Amino acid sequence: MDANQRIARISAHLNPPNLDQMCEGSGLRSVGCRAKGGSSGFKVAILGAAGGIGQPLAMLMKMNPLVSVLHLYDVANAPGVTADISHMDTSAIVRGFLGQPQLEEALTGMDLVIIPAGVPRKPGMTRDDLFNINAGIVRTLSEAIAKCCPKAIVNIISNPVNSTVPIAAEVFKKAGTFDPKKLMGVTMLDVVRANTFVAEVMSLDPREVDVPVVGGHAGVTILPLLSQVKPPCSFTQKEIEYLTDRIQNGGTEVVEAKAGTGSATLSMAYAAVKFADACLRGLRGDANIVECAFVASHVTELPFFASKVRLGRCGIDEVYGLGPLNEYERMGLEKAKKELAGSIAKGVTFVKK
Ligand SMILES: NC(=O)C1=CN([C@@H]2O[C@H](COP(=O)(O)OP(=O)(O)OC[C@H]3O[C@@H](n4cnc5c(N)ncnc54)[C@H](O)[C@@H]3O)[C@@H](O)[C@H]2O)C=CC1
Ligand SMILES: O=C([O-])CC(=O)C(=O)O
Repeated sequence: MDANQRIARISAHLNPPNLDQMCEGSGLRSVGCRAKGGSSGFKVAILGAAGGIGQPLAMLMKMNPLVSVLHLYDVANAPGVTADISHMDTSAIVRGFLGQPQLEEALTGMDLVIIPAGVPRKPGMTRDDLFNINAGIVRTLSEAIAKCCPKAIVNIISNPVNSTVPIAAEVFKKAGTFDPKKLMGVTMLDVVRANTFVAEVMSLDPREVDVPVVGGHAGVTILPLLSQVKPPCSFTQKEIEYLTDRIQNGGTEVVEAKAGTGSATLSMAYAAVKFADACLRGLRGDANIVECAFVASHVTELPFFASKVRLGRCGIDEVYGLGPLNEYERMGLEKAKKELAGSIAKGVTFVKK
């Protein structure tokens, strides 16, 4: 092969048709696809990849050796983010997809789909205030998943998670593709925060702390089980109240500090990658991968609930019960269930109506 042929071969890889289309009129040269690479691994799509969470999430997934192909989809700015990320010298092949016409191509063949698409909170808003915009976004994306990669594992980050997960489930049920083992609401940030705050109080290394956080992902539905912390810790009642309040309001703490410019993005990307990596290790067949997530559940009378789950080759292999709760946690559980019931029903009704 002479030099001209080699350059022609590389150019062909750099200009897949979808990138040409998405760069049309943008003034951007089509870039974003490596000529080679793609070690054996998993195919991952991020929907909402150009957003505050999506960008660092895309960067961290590009660094994950379990990922062979990374599809970055957004309704805006996907070409720029794709061009940028694709220059990282890690093995995953990166492709970008812009706008609804390219959604199906973005999803076809994916093993894992991560969804951080949708609007974030501003100070004074609850996560439920995002429902009107984000419910429709998650419904549309879920319809495309049901059509193009019905067997993929789906990680939903878009808020309100307590409603968006039931929305995705209803869409999949309608399409006849619902598999409760494959749909997970990402509550990992609650665990990450809980580990950090407990470590601060107990003067421990946060990497050694493991706090189960169950229930859901909004206010009182976020229920840290401080009686089950590893390593075993003995807290005063004052510490329990401080920690529970800080963990439940960690998102609001960031929203207020960002003062109208958004909510947690960097810690969320970190948490999303931690969870996605656990899903991929499960898919690979690693043993004993246990994380908390908001999933279809029989742990309580509610159809969805966050608790520890064991991840395996088919998604969720086992949903664990709550274990022994103390009186404070039992009271918290009742409050959490009351609010969760309404949020779940709101999501289900949105799709059924
Ligand atoms: N589960 C959790 O623990 C957390 C969830 N979140 C939620 O994640 C979501 C995203 O937050 P940010 O990244 O900060 O917001 P952002 O506004 O920075 O980014 C959202 C991205 O979604 C894209 N988007 C909008 N409609 C879309 C559609 N139909 N299809 C594909 N992409 C679409 C936008 O173009 C944008 O790039 C919010 O709903 C936020 O509340 C945020 C932090 C933690
Ligand atoms: O608080 C928000 O709106 C974003 C979020 O879910 C979190 O940071 O936990």
